[in-house]
Amino acid sequence: MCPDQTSNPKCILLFSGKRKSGKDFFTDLLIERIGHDNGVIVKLSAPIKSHWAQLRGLELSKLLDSSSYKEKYRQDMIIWGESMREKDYGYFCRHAIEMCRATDKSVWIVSDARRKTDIKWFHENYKNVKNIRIFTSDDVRKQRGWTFTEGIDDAPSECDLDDFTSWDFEIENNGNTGNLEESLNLILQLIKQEVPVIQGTN
Ligand SMILES: Nc1ncnc2c1ncn2[C@@H]1O[C@H](COP(=O)(O)OP(=O)(O)OP(=O)(O)O)[C@@H](O)[C@H]1O
Repeated sequence: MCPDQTSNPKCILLFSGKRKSGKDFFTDLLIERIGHDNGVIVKLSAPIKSHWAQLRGLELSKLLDSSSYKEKYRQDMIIWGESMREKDYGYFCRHAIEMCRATDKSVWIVSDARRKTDIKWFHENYKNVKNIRIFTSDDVRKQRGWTFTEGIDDAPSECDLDDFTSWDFEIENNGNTGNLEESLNLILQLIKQEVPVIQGTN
């Protein structure tokens, strides 16, 4: 498809990382720097969570934030999501874009790419797509509340990108604020090259 990219989006950042690596944490910092007028966070898990919230009468906002609420339902959501992806790997990508009205914004920050096919879909359909991986040690993830859970941590939704190597950026998020700030600045520089209107932000 690759639409004319004088229109939105001008730049897409696809973030991935293991559970509790800090994807939400980092992308929340990034959107604050870019400004909500310029960018939007696209959550590929949003359509799954929205479906689940409706089906089970759950609170969507609590499923979407970084609280532990979502952990109770993660496995069921993974299984349902899996069956949908098998039929159409772009299904959640398209729905997530629609849900947050992303076409109004220049910079799309996809905070939860989990599959090679997520990455494939964005590259097939848009230009200026960057693949970004957040790396965090298991010890630090444990400190953030992660415990290895069968059916989740050994499932494709968590492991499919383990052997993917085509990262444009690799971010270490082991709690060193200096490293994180440096990564934020590098990514902001990249965005500013593509979207000059963001020049003024820092
Ligand atoms: N650099 C950091 N400094 C302090 N706290 C952090 C840092 N990175 C992440 N955290 C905290 O660790 C927890 C997990 O981070 P976050 O929710 O962003 O991970 P995630 O990769 O989005 O996880 P999941 O895949 O489970 O949704 C959150 O409470 C977050 O605030």
